[in-house]
Amino acid sequence: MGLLVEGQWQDKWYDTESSGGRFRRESSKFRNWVTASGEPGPNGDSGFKAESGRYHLYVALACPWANRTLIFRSIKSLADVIDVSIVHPHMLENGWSFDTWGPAKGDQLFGSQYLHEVYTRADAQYTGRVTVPVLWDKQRETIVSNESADIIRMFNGEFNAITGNTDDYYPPALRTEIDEINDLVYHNVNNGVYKAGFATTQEAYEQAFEALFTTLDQLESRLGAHEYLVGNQITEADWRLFTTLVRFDAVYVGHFKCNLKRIADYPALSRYLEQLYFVPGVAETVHLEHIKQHYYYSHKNINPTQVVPKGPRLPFEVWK
Ligand SMILES: N[C@@H](CCC(=O)N[C@@H](CS)C(=O)NCC(=O)O)C(=O)O
Repeated sequence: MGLLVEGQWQDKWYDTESSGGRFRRESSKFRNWVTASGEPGPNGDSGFKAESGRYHLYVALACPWANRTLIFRSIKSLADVIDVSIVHPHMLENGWSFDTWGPAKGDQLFGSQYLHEVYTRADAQYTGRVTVPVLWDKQRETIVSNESADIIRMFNGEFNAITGNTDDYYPPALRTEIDEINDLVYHNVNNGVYKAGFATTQEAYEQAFEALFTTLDQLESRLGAHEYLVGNQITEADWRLFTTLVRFDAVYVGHFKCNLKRIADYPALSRYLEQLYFVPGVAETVHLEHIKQHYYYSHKNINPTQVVPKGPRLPFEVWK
């Protein structure tokens, strides 16, 4: 675990000392957009036109943020348009590596040893954390974006003319409500589990814990009355919640001490999780072995023995 400082790798855990034991997520640095026409998106440079075969996605199967992008790649028929490299689940002294293990088959573009090499290829002086997902442009030889929230919007709308898939998970009529629920879910659930797990003071942990379970209770009542979070259709808001829910009982309950309840104890959230999991193309993006290996083995300050639990048996997964 570490970061790049002016292009040099440094092995460092998150700094929580300056924030009263609270984990603060760094904002993403590459924020360009692929657009259908190549014109600029909401921010960043122009010139990233949607084209088949031009872009490459770097992901960790373990990572909930990267999982979003894999889901959109799948449900938006982009598998033949955007190819993928999967990192090894263990993120250790050198950060994400391209060691091979199961579906992790190395860096398909450059044969790099570590993901930080991909970042310095884009910017030799890069300073910041080296995170997945990364959307790489083979033509301009740079990173388009390392922000999953933006990447899923690009996948949702910008490649439609190439794929013919016009399903819309961010329809104009529902955007305000989607943005509102995304905000709540991001702070208290998606990032909330990390705030609880990475907290280094009791107070910071309890604050995150309270906010997390208050929000899960709210979502439980909402999903008791409605099939999906917004409108009568699956939207981006559902996929953003899904990637945290699918990891929750396997990892966050134990490893991150989010243990007031399991998702299995919430009937509506359980029904919803299972329903989303079985949407065609989605289960293939969820790899519980990579997920458990990553969290329990990589965070040595939380789990010094690096022993990875065998369970639990999850209802939505066919036990292997
Ligand atoms: N804002 C980013 C966050 C991505 C992120 O934090 N990914 C984690 C893996 S789950 C990572 O690569 N962390 C490495 C680090 O922080 O050094 C996004 O949503 O794309």
